Amino acid sequence: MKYRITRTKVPNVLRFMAFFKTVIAKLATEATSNRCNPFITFVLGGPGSGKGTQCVKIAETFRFAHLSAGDLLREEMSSNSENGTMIHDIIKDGKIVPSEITVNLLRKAIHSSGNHKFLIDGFPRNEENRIAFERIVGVEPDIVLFFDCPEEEMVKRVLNRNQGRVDDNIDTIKKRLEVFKKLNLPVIDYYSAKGKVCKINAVGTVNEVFEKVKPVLAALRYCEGRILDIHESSSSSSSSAAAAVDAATRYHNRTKHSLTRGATPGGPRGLDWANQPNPFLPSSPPSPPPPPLSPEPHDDSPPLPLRLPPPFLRRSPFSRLHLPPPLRLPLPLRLEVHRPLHLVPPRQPVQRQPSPHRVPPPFPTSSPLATTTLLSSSFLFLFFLGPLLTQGPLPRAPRLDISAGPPPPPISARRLLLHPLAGGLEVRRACLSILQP
Ligand SMILES: Nc1ncnc2c1ncn2[C@@H]1O[C@H](COP(=O)(O)OP(=O)(O)O)[C@@H](O)[C@H]1O
Ligand SMILES: O=c1ccn([C@@H]2O[C@H](COP(=O)(O)OP(=O)(O)O)[C@@H](O)[C@H]2O)c(=O)[nH]1
Repeated sequence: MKYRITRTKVPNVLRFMAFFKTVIAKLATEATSNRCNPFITFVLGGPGSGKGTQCVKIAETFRFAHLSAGDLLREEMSSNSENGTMIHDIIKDGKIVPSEITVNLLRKAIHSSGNHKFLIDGFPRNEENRIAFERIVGVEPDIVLFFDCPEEEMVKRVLNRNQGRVDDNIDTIKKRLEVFKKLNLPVIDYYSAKGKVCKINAVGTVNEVFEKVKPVLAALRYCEGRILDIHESSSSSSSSAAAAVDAATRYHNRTKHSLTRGATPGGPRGLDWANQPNPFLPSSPPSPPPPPLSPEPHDDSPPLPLRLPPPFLRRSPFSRLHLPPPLRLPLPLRLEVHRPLHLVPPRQPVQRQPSPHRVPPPFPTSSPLATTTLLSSSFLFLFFLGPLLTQGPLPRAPRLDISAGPPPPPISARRLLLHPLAGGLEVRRACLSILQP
């Protein structure tokens, strides 16, 4: 009997140990891949939309490595390689070079770069390119910047480009525009459906367009659970809010408030915000009331998505530690919940000077339905009201998309009236703004 017990128990223990080992190995692999995965930004847009020009500015300002698929192909073309003539003919004809060639050039460039943040300019041009990249490089883009530009403007810019390119002539441009509409737009649609596309209106001066790009990159400090060392290196463009965030980050890293080291018992990853001074209390003496918010220019472009990691949605109660780092800092946060019919009026902002840096996140209007409410001054609680408010269950992987950009225009009275009551409560938008201390 004794022998039997031992016989059955030992395999159980071994099985448990094997299971435990597998779990640990899996977690370790995930952690490593998270650390090593490059951060990929695909930069798309028609010929002459200004992809290359903006990439140079982004790379300079946010220290991304800029890999232009077109430039890599042109280098290959002029290096007398076996594919040189073929590439030349395809480019001259405005067609697309076989995926294998472009993806392998990109793969080599990614691997030989010391950087881990990439702007992949002018790629993927078609579905085959996209699939080949995912297969060969083994990663999907984290974000896709799409420079949207009217055709006449693109033609004008390409004809003025004057770089001696074999394809910058009116005949080839017409073909490239056709190829762009037929093959590249479906790729953009594919990533749009995945919530990865940031559409940028490419009309305006180079600097005006870059002003639209900057908040997108600045908002990427935290993405998909990875902390990106994204800091603006140009002093002219860094706003005081960004400087406040950086100063607070440095402070956190130096002190017991470090988000990665040191430990205050009780708190996840070292810090328990419940024990910290209430960051929402107005400072003494009280700061002056905020000036009225200046009207933002109306922008029809879709929201710029920044996907938050699952803990953002899953944990309840929801503490500041579950927010992306810029929002975790001891800066007052403003949370506004806007709902149709204003069943719950937006909360009054904390009496601090609002900074121009905003992260206004429209919730997906279809699903999941979630509402974030500021319940106490130091904790945010997240409730899922989906099952109560909708007929169907919550989707299996709930996601909250935060978008960076100007705040949405207010819902007009007409839209409020038209909003179907049958849909029940629907959280339209929530705005998280970082306010200056
Ligand atoms: N916002 C802009 N306004 C005017 N000209 C621009 C703008 N952005 C880029 N250009 C010019 O248009 C041409 C095409 O830009 P480029 O960045 O090479 O486009 P793409 O990489 O999308 O083909 C270049 O000569 C560039 O200097
Ligand atoms: O992934 C790519 C990128 C570029 N090209 C070819 O290179 C040309 C020039 O591309 P580039 O991005 O340099 O310029 P753009 O068309 O954006 O002005 C394209 O028309 C294609 O013929 C390609 O085949 N695959």
